[in-house]
Amino acid sequence: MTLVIGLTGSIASGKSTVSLMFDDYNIPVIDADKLSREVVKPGEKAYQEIVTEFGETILREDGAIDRKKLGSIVFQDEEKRKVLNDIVHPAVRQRMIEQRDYYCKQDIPAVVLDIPLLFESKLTHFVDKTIVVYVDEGVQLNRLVERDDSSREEALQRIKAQLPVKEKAEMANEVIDNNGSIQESYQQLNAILKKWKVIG
Ligand SMILES: CC(C)(COP(=O)(O)OP(=O)(O)OC[C@H]1O[C@@H](n2cnc3c(N)ncnc32)[C@H](O)[C@@H]1O)[C@@H](O)C(=O)NCCC(=O)NCCS
Ligand SMILES: Nc1ncnc2c1ncn2[C@@H]1O[C@H](COP(=O)(O)OP(=O)(O)OP(=O)(O)O)[C@@H](O)[C@H]1O
Repeated sequence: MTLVIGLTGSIASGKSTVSLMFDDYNIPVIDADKLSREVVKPGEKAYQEIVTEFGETILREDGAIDRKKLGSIVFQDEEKRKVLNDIVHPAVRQRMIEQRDYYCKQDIPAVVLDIPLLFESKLTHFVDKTIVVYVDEGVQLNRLVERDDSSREEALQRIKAQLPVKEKAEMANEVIDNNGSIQESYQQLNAILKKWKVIG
């Protein structure tokens, strides 16, 4: 039986950093952010729907969606964010399930679904166990500002578009405290995988 692990957290809490660690255990990771980029490429159904809803001003010169522009619209307007989510999420979900089932058929020890909005979108039934990558709010804000070179105001808007990471941690089966070093987080992940008997 393949254990399906749901990996989540809040923006810039360290999901991508932790998801890279699964490589060392040969555990595949299905990345919802990556899929959400694929399903909005020119020619895809979701691309057309986004252009119809948001207009051609959100396109780059080459016709692709300008993610920065679209982000600056939807992260300051909950209704518009919902419109975008309703277009993108079904396509992402379908691809995630296809990939999850493909790995489960191979009967490997585990597969990870890295889904930022796992709890908000009520997708926990897609997975067997959940891990939340947690950081304190101050650390989260600093790392987000630094990584995206954004203003504190912009960063706060993005953080507020999700459930507080503290609430997510309370709902998780396991929590990785990523306030410390990456090495410390690695050790926490190792302990969780041992506990779940994914590794020996
Ligand atoms: C708004 C968009 C264009 C901004 O693109 P950008 O390349 O700047 O950011 P990216 O997609 O890499 O997302 C970065 C992070 O923002 C957060 N985030 C993204 N979308 C959302 C959302 N709709 N609600 C809350 N948080 C979100 C997540 O933590 C994500 O990890 C893009 O995020 C998008 O299309 N979002 C809608 C689809 C979605 O919900 N994706 C996230 C999981 S499927
Ligand atoms: N333990 C750590 N110590 C120092 N910096 C870290 C640590 N973990 C992550 N970071 C840095 O913090 C930033 C956010 O981490 P990461 O991109 O992994 O978060 P994320 O949860 O995947 O974000 P998003 O929701 O935007 O996809 C990155 O610049 C990353 O390099």
